[in-house]
Amino acid sequence: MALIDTYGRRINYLRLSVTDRCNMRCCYCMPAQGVAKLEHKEMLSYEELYRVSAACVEQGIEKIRVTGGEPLVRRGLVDFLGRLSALPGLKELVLTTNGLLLEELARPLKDAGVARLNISLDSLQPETFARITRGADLNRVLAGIDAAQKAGFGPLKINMVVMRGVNDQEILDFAALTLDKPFTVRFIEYMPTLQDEGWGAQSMPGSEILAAIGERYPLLPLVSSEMAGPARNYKIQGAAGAIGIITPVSGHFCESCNRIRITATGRVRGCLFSEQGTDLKPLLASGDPEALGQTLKRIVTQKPGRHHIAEEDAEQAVVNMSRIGG
Ligand SMILES: Nc1nc2c(ncn2[C@@H]2O[C@H](COP(=O)(O)OP(=O)(O)OP(=O)(O)O)[C@@H](O)[C@H]2O)c(=O)[nH]1
Ligand SMILES: C[S@@+](CC[C@H](N)C(=O)[O-])C[C@H]1O[C@@H](n2cnc3c(N)ncnc32)[C@H](O)[C@@H]1O
Ligand code: SF4
Ligand code: SF4
Repeated sequence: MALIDTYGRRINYLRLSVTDRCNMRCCYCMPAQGVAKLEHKEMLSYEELYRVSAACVEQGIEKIRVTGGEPLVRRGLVDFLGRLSALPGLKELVLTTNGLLLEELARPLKDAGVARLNISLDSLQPETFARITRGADLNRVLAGIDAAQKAGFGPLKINMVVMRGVNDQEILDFAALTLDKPFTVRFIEYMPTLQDEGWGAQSMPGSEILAAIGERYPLLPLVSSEMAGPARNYKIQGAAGAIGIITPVSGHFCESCNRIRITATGRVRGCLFSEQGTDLKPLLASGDPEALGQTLKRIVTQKPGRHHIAEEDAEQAVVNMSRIGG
């Protein structure tokens, strides 16, 4: 079965948020005081997450990215992933993490069948890193990346959200990581999810990031695979790894959007920036797989063509990234 939306886009990628909790408080994702935590009973249980994933796969989802909050803080995750990776019809189980708990969990994640990891890392300077994450320890993330490589994950994707005046002076250091390591380093435009004043001045366009790298290194464009996410990929000539640019603000990639999202509370959402969504909990409680499938189809039908975050008069509500899963 295939899920095709009204714009002819084939939806085969589910971003599944398993928790709203996080062991960091990144300045671009959460307000300084953090966000109100969900009560445990508000979150989908693993059994519900499994049933909902199975319904998605039945409708045509082929790739599931587990996210959060920080997915690795939820207890029992590895066992859940082991079950999920064996779901018939699922082609790829992947995970996005801040890396803080990877040193302990990289090997179990690999054994559970997680195919690839995307790791968020916004600075290679301990103080800048602690400032961005409001207190996290860079060395733990670096140890986590090391453990992931040793566990056999590869190629690792490293996500850097670029913020002018905060970490943009490290763009070349991040690009240089790809010279002798098989990492794909992805530079991401800072999105106005918190609706913070001055976001526009901080968000650096992908073209500027690319130009800065191109001035220092010769870059070759790469072709993306069918199930790929939104990055445009390049390679520094002769480098072991690759470079990706993700431009949700300056050059949205909505026309090739292939995804839906399910939040930790069980709301299915057609678009990161659309508040329209449906609570799947009552459907899960009714135990009617048919109704679940119909609802997923309807969400895909209602999926908006694109976001409007970069338009001056756009009325955009605050997007709770840690609840939705980015
Ligand atoms: N606007 C927008 N941003 C997205 C979307 N999906 C991912 N992002 C952002 O892109 C960045 C990277 O996300 P990842 O979790 O690594 O997922 P991905 O880029 O789909 O990963 P791959 O499947 O490995 O290509 C994050 O900052 C996300 O918030 C999307 O559908 N729309
Ligand atoms: C919400 S996090 C969840 C997974 C995990 N905690 C992590 O940080 O990798 C998923 C992704 O969203 C990105 N993100 C969050 N807020 C963002 C923003 N305002 N602009 C761009 N990317 C953002 C993060 O950098 C991360 O790569
Ligand atoms: S959910 Fe991810 S991006 Fe958001 S605060 Fe946590 S680690 Fe940072
Ligand atoms: S903003 Fe919405 S439509 Fe555009 S790529 Fe993201 S989820 Fe898809």
